[in-house]
Amino acid sequence: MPSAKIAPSLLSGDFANLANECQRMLKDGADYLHMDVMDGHFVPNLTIGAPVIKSLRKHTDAFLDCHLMVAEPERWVDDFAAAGTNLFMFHYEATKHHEALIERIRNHGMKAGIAIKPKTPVDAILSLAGQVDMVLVMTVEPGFGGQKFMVDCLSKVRALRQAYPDLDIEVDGGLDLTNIDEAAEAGANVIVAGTSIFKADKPAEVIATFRNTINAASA
Ligand SMILES: O=C(CO)[C@@H](O)[C@H](O)COP(=O)(O)O
Ligand SMILES: [Fe+2]
Repeated sequence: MPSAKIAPSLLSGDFANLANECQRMLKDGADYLHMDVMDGHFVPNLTIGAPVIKSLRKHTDAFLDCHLMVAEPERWVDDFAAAGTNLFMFHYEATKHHEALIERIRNHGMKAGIAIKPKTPVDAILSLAGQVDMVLVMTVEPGFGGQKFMVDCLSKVRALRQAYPDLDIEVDGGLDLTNIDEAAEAGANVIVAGTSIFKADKPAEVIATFRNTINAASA
């Protein structure tokens, strides 16, 4: 499987100090910055939109992994592309026009990703997964940080890894040092974590352990 990429979720950071929080995570070894975009409709929470990504882009060249938990993701492709998004990750459940959206995202110069919620079966995206740059298997119900990891979701990671040995497969929600082994064994290689990184005394050590665990599993 592809090498490990660790993506701290800035949802657990200090939003009033976002650029510094991003710099701190990069210094601690982050590969990507995971930005959770929530609209209060697709999920029962509100966070940030394209204007914040645009402002942040002036402070960093880092890879911005934007997780759009929004209804009608099509509405936001132009704005997120113009803001400097690297990866536009939309939810399977939020649209009926998956292939058209993937093409539109790519035409705007971004990488495309598709995410599924815990109750969505993997069969829904098994063929679409071959058309995107990354899939995201949620391991909590989207909407909030700090929730409990749902181990059952890893069967979907296993099925995707078996079908796509070279695909970037991301997991998001409740990842920490107690479950990273299982996630690695299932075949996940892109790890999103908010609470377990930001609340750690030494975030760099948590990021390094995540990376080593994933890379050891793929060796
Ligand atoms: O997308 C989401 C939540 O909807 C996540 O990215 C969380 O923000 C991850 O936070 P932890 O579960 O690691 O605290
Ligand atoms: Fe997320």
